[in-house]
Amino acid sequence: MNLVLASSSPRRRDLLARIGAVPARVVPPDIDESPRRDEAPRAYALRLAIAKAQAVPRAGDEIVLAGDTTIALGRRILPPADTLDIQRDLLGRLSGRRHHCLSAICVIGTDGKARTRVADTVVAFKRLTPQEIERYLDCGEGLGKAGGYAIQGRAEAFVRFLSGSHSGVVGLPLFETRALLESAGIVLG
Ligand SMILES: Cc1cn([C@H]2C[C@H](O)[C@@H](COP(=O)(O)OP(=O)(O)OP(=O)(O)O)O2)c(=O)[nH]c1=O
Repeated sequence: MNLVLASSSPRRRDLLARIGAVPARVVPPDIDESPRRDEAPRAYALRLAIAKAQAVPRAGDEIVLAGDTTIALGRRILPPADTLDIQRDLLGRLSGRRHHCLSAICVIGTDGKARTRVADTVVAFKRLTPQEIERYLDCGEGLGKAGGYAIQGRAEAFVRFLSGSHSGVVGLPLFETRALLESAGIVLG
């Protein structure tokens, strides 16, 4: 398989493996992830997925896949939880509310064409007490991640309701990924 995964995220590699896609190369893309002024969350996630896929040099017979997971509260793009203070603030904002997780993917085929999809998932968190937030910060999960939580761990128990793509929230929407890889000529089992 001449698949190149343009990602530094081990979760994206693991999710891909679940649909039987094992990349020949995994290359971390080096791009500027700052949102533009007034950029809408969906447009931002899409732009980043495309930029990540384009950032990786591709041989003529290679197919590149990249993704971006962005958490949005209304029209606001939430930052990644780079520090504990940011993570505490993010969890406080998500507490008791619904947010959107925009998980965009981009596949560049051997024809050089970029194809994209976005999985838009609504996630509703239970109301979190300050103690629950502190205990979650102590467990170390969610630090560095979009929105400050990782649904594949303890935060799954904060999720009262989810509509959309669970794998998209983790980092790679598998329904959309399979469809794009197949349209680029990769046959999956
Ligand atoms: C919301 C959420 C995000 N995340 C992760 C997925 C992504 O890796 C990360 C979002 O940041 P991204 O910028 O999408 O990805 P990344 O910087 O980790 O990797 P890449 O090199 O491919 O750009 O947060 C979870 O693991 N679980 C979750 O529940």
